[in-house]
Parts: sequence; structure tokens; C-alpha cells
Amino acid sequence: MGVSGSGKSTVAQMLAKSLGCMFVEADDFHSRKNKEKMRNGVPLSDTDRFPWLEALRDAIRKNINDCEMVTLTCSALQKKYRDILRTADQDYKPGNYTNCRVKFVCLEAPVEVIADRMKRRSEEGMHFMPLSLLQSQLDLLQIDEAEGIAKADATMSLEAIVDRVLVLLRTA
Ligand SMILES: Nc1ncnc2c1ncn2[C@@H]1O[C@H](COP(=O)(O)OP(=O)(O)O)[C@@H](O)[C@H]1O
Ligand SMILES: O=C(O)[C@H](O)[C@@H](O)[C@H](O)[C@H](O)COP(=O)(O)O
Repeated sequence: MGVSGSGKSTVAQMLAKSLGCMFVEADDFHSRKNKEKMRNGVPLSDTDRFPWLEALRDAIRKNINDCEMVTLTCSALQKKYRDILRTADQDYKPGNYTNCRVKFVCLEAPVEVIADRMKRRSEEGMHFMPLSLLQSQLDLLQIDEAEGIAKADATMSLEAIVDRVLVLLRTA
């Protein structure tokens, strides 16, 4: 999890390779309408987000039910969004974060680093998310202490981040 440009897709793909598991890219689950909205610089509303998050939850659940690991990218900026993803684990009891099989790692970097990455990515025509939406992402990002979400320094090399996430997941 983390704001756009923090490195979720790149890290989660490498992590999946390292764990030998499937990788699910949340951007692939957006409707055309959602992507068009973001491309036009309009942040999604919760009405836009909920069906997307439910589809992601179902994708995670399918893997959990098959006893498979999966890495998934999702900004998951607010607790209410993460709570939807947590229910992929059908044994999850609300608030019992420690036992939930859905684990989050938040990628964190200074705003200038993220802005630079987003700018480069959209200039290369690689992504629908414009730099103008970064502030709305930062405004939404909120983590409750009680969730115990692990955080990783996203300014490190990609290899160092993946190693760090593997350690964090072992103790999560
Ligand atoms: N640790 C890193 N060091 C250098 N560049 C990175 C790092 N993480 C991501 N990037 C680059 O930043 C851009 C955004 O990364 P991406 O994985 O698409 O982020 P997100 O999925 O969070 O939006 C990409 O061009 C990616 O190559
Ligand atoms: O990787 C990214 O750049 C972001 O994750 C982005 O693609 C994501 O789909 C949006 O952030 C929409 O979701 P929110 O508005 O809920 O962050």
C-alpha cells in the first residue's frame, strides 16, 4: 500500500517472484470510467472505489482459499478501504489485525521523490495517474496505530526494499 508512485507495482512484482507466488495488479481491476476519471485529474469517490476494492478482495480470497500466497498492489489509503481487503480472509474478525491473513506494508518516501517518479512515469506515457492527484492521495493516507502496519523506506534500492518487506512479513 501507499500513495501513487511510491513503488507498489514494482516492489510487489519483485516480491512475487521472490516468493514464487502470484502477483495481482490493482490497476488492472479499475473500470475504464475510473481510469478516465483519474487521467482527467479527478480523484475517485468512494462510490468509484468500493466495487474496485470488492473485486480486489475477491481476487485475494480466491488465492487464500486455495492456500496460495499472493502479492497485491493497492493504494489502500484509508482504514475503511483496507477493511474491505481484510475480509478476503473469511476468518477475519474485525479489529483482530494480528490474526488476519491479509498483511499490509506501506511504502513511504518524501513527497519530492514521489512527485519526481510520478512526473517521469506520466511523461513516458506509462500510467494514467497524473502528478496533480498526488496531493489528494497524501491527504487521504491515514493509518491507525492499532492496525500495526509495517512501513518500508521506499527511497532504498528496489532489492533492499524487497529484502526488507520479506523480513517484515516474516514477523507480521
Ligand atoms: N525504490 C525505487 N527506486 C527507484 N525508482 C523506483 C523505486 N520504486 C519505484 N520506482 C520507479 O517509480 C515509478 C513508480 O513506481 P510504481 O511501482 O509504478 O509505483 P506505484 O505502483 O506505487 O504507483 C516507476 O517508474 C518505478 O520504476
Ligand atoms: O499505483 C498507483 O498509481 C495508484 O495505486 C493508482 O493507480 C490507484 O489505482 C489509484 O490510487 C486509485 O485509487 P485511490 O484513489 O483509492 O488511491
